[in-house]
Amino acid sequence: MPDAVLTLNAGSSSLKFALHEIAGAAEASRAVVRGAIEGIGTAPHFLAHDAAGAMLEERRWPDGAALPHEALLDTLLAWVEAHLCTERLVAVGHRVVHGGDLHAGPALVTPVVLAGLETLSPLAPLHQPHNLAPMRAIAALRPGLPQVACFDTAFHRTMPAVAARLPLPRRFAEEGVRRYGFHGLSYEYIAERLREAAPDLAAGRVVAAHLGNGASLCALRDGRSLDTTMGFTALDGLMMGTRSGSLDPGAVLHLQQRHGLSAAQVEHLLYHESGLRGVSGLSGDMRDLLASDTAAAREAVELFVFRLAREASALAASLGGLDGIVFTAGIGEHAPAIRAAACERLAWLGLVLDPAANARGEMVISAPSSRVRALVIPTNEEAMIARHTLRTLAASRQGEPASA
Ligand SMILES: Nc1ncnc2c1ncn2[C@@H]1O[C@H](COP(=O)(O)OP(=O)(O)O)[C@@H](O)[C@H]1O
Ligand SMILES: CC(=O)OP(=O)(O)O
Ligand SMILES: [Mg+2]
Repeated sequence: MPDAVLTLNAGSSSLKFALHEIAGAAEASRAVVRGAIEGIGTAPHFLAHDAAGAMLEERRWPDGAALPHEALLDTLLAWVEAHLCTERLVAVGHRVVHGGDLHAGPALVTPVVLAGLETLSPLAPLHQPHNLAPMRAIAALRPGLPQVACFDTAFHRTMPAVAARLPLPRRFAEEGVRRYGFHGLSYEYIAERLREAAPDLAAGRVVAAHLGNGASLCALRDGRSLDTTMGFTALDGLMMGTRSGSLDPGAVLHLQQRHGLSAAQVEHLLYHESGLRGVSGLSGDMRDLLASDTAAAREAVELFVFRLAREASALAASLGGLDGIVFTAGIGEHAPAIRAAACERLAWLGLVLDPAANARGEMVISAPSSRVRALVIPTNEEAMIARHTLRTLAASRQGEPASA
């Protein structure tokens, strides 16, 4: 049985994993099992498939909205241990949302690296603790097994200084208070797929829209990040399932001063109770809102689309124009109504949708006459994690740092 790499990707509403068998060449691997526990915080649902698409596991937790990430992680790791011949694992690769100024590329997990990443948990409270918990669990179960941390922030290291700076007094920038950007593994994967599918477009000015429970946009020029909507934390930019996105900082001061909210209460409000959930008063899951006919649900969807088009237009300005837009992640891949409404608001940039192609979920959803092309490309953060993990492992065996 070939050697394999396990990848773990803890998002804000999901725990995704894949088993990649190593396929000859140093970094090449193919996913033989993919699975996820999705709907964490609403209706957890565990699904796993083999490479041929056959279902290996399905489990639901009725009334599981309050089940914490940690309990679901234990379930996931127990399933992996029981079903995936883990004795052939050569490494485990983890998505880690925040690398801060500490990491510009993937890193072997050591106690020192782990301690550094823990200091960043307050900057990514919905993710970082869930990214680090499996490292500790696996280190206890399999102490000799190499683990590699792959960062969401690393891909955005190509942003020019002007895009990374926050307009605060300089001393804060010196201590790392700057824009980092997230969803980098997803954007790296999208840039690569785009290079294969449409090389002329990949060389141009492209906005990639990662619309999941967490949502952001990235301005890509020749496959490199020039700007992105998330910043110092994954709270910035687009409104999301439960996160506010960009907000007038004066509103935050008002919440503290007029409503007497503590820092912890403001944090909870902005990360857990805002965004689609807050505006709809119903749910942070776009599926629930699209299925609802309440005025508040419709308003939440309208605001999401309004802000999406506004942020995409801002990134078009960062790029000096727009040649294409790529939709990806949960909403981007599966919600044609949101794509259509966003494209309609971007018509002024020369984007003309092909409604039938959009409804069918084809890769190219813009009309042949459209000046700006629109595409749907399913993301695969796990594939990037597997690649970075194997590269980092090979470099560590040769005693070299892995290049990102
Ligand atoms: N068919 C669909 N229609 C609309 N939204 C969907 C659909 N499928 C998934 N989603 C949205 O995608 C989100 C999950 O996206 P995903 O990228 O997996 O999330 P995460 O941010 O946890 O990685 C869900 O919260 C849901 O809002
Ligand atoms: C950074 C972030 O928001 O990630 P996710 O969309 O996976 O929650
Ligand atoms: Mg995600």
